[in-house]
Amino acid sequence: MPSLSESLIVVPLEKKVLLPSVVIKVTLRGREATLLVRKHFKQQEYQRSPLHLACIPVKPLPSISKSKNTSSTSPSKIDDISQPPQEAGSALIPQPTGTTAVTNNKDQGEKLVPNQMKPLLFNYGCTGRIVRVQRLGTGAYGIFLEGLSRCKIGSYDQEEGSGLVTAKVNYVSNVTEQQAKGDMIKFLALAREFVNKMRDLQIPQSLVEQLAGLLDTQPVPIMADMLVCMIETTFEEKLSLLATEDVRQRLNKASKWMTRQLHVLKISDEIHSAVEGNLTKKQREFYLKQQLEAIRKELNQGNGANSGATGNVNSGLGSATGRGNSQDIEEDDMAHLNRRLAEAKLPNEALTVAQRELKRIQRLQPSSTEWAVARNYLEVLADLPWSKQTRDILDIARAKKQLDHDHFGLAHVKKRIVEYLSVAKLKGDLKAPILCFVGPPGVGKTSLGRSIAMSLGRRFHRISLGGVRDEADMRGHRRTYVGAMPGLIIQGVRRCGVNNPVFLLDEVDKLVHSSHYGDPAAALLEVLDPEQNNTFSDHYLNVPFDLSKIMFIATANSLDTIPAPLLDRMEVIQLHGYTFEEKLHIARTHLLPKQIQQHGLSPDKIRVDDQTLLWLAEQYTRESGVRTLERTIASVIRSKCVQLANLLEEGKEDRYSPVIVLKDIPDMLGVPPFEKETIEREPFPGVATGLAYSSSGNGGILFIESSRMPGKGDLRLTGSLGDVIKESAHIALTWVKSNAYALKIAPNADTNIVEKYDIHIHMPQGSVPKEGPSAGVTLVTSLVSLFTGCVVSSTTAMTGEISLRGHVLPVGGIKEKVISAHRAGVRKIVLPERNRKDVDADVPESVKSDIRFVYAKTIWDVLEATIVMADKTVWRPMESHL
Ligand SMILES: Nc1ncnc2c1ncn2[C@@H]1O[C@H](COP(=O)(O)OP(=O)(O)OP(=O)(O)O)[C@@H](O)[C@H]1O
Repeated sequence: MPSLSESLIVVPLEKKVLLPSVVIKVTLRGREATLLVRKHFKQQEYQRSPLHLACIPVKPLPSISKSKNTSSTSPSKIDDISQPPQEAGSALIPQPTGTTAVTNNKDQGEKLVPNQMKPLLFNYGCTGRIVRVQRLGTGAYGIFLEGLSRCKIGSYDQEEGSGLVTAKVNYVSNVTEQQAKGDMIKFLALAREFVNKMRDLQIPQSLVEQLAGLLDTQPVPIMADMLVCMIETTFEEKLSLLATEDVRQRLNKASKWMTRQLHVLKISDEIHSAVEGNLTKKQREFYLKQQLEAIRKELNQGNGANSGATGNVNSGLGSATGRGNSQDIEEDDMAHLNRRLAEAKLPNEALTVAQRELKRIQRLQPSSTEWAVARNYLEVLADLPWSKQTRDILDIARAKKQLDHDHFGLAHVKKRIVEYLSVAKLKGDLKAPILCFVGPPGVGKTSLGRSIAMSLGRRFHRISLGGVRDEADMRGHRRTYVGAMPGLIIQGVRRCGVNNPVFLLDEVDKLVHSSHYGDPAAALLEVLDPEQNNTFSDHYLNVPFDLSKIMFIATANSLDTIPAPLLDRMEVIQLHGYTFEEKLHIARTHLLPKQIQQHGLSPDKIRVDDQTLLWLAEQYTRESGVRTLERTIASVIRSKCVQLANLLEEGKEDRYSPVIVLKDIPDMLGVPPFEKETIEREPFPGVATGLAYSSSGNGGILFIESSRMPGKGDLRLTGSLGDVIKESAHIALTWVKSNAYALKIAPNADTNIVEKYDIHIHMPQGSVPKEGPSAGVTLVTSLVSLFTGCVVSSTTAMTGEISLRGHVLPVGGIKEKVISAHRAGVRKIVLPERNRKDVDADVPESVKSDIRFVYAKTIWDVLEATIVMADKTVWRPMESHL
């Protein structure tokens, strides 16, 4: 226990920052100041308004010094410090109650009254800022100070009411004069020699490294102060250094004592150990350990703040055991990281970077941001599966079984996957084109990816690209950014823990192409190119990572928004919407058993016939996929669950019937939301039914209504139409005007049929944007129907682009359009002749057998097939119009 004469006292500079009910007790612990804040004190209040204090060494006072040196009751542990001040021994207590500051020593019976204080205090001190307040025990807090500046005490004041003593100080600047430059260089050389000497002693290597690092970064006068604190000097020498305002003189003094210290070090090993055990080194360790503790807390590795803090503070007060433990923990941690890096079998380039970072991290302060950044980076390097992979199961029969088990139908997709696996089996690796499943929502694209991974025995990871707008999302941020992390790809690999998972790049068509943040699709180009992706560079990682073993599968709803270079790297596999029959099968074999299981029922508790399932699909869903159907089935099962639960409660379980029949459905789900509107609709002149294909991959039907009114031949278009569809409308009107005579609308070839009329074309569902040229034939049919007064059957639909000369050009999305028309109750479909092959190849037989297809080469063929003529006359176009 050091004597009072060697102690520091702390005097608040500004009384206003002291909270009224707070008593600050200065406990004398060598040359440190530990403040205990008793009573109710909120830690946050200190954090909000940092308390500035002056730490002022007390001048030697022989009588008290003597008494304290002999005191046997002096506490040495933090728990002891929380004892009342009287028991703690010498202390300066600013009392909030109005009593004056008192240093009370029970043993000696001596009391220091305020006017005795001034002679006790040294003229110079050090202002400190509270950097951390830590709870130490019941009602006690330890406050950790960071030295700010050397200061000279001007005068002391004592507050009347509270009795608190405050001091006015003048800050002593560290400004270096030109003449001091030479002394600084000399001192620096001496300091380096001293630090090198420390390496030979049993001082922790990390501490010496840190000190060496500080030599390069901290101003020389500050280093002089710091080193003098670490070497053996008398208290008087330290006071004299504190009181030396001139930088040159200070450096000279410091140099003198350091030379003396070096000399002493050289003399004997015993002195080495004396240096090793000196008190100031402990201070330094104490500080370092506080930082380590903070990091440990952040990493959630500590056992709690209290226990850790106590250990650290103890070590700061001289407990060798505490110091050893903390040091061990830090070393263990780094050793653990080192071992993980070694086990990760990094390739040469990454290994060099890791070694460099490891060296760097040892020189950094654990509390610094740089340390945390370097540490995170090393963690990522150690976590990445540079050489870890799963063994592929290339068993074709097993894969087939798995795919059939998971999905109904989709024969062409399964065939392609089996081909892919067969090639991989023969060739020995899976470097093959990237598959891209394209189709409407809910047709099983994502779940196919999962089945492929399962059949291969690989891990599966899904990356959702919808809305990704920043290249950095894909490639990561450079480490210089705050909160930088790797991109989605590297994060995925890290999460999988192996370097050969199946990666599903979901919704690749929903990537946002923004030039402002860089194009994320550009990063995908590298990822998906088998020639380049073995050296994929993530900005965060900054060393190449081999992605070539990963199997990439992409999914998209539409090909329109996928950039051409990206599309070029992928093999597109189209998945089409399901017919009602296909939905029935999927529901029967997959969705129903899955939902029964998910609701915790046994299979015998639900029995649904095919007719009911088909009714569910037809009346309650209007989608290409099966998601809504699955939800509908889940609703039905929930109703049965309620029934069963009620009966169980009443003890009448035997009255439960697992059978669900058609007539139960409206009670369970309400009235069907959809009906086959086309069949019910009355045909009307000017109205024709077209077929649409949305960008989400869904097909649908689309009505086109035309009307005429008195005017000057203007054409009005409404219903959220895009430019292309508007142009189609103009082409359609032009064609009808120019063929009015042939169409028997005009009495002779020169008549302008819209001379006294305006035409308005509207496509209902005005809020849904419509675009594309495929409504051309429907627009013409609608206009011809309007002018002739002949109607188009409500069960007839059509699609096709028209040219100005009346030719019908092919369009896309035939399967979806036909299936959705079938779903809507259409019985006759007019299609471009050149789309005949699509119907033959893609449209299921069950649909084909229900619908009459008419293939048109020209618009005349379309009109013949669609317009119901009152007088049954067949139009005969003039030769010149073909
Ligand atoms: N042919 C099928 N056989 C069995 N289940 C299917 C089939 N098609 C789809 N499903 C089921 O439908 C649900 C939705 O499928 P999934 O999530 O794969 O759709 P998706 O095509 O990826 O849709 P999105 O484009 O919206 O992501 C899943 O539960 C899936 O198992």
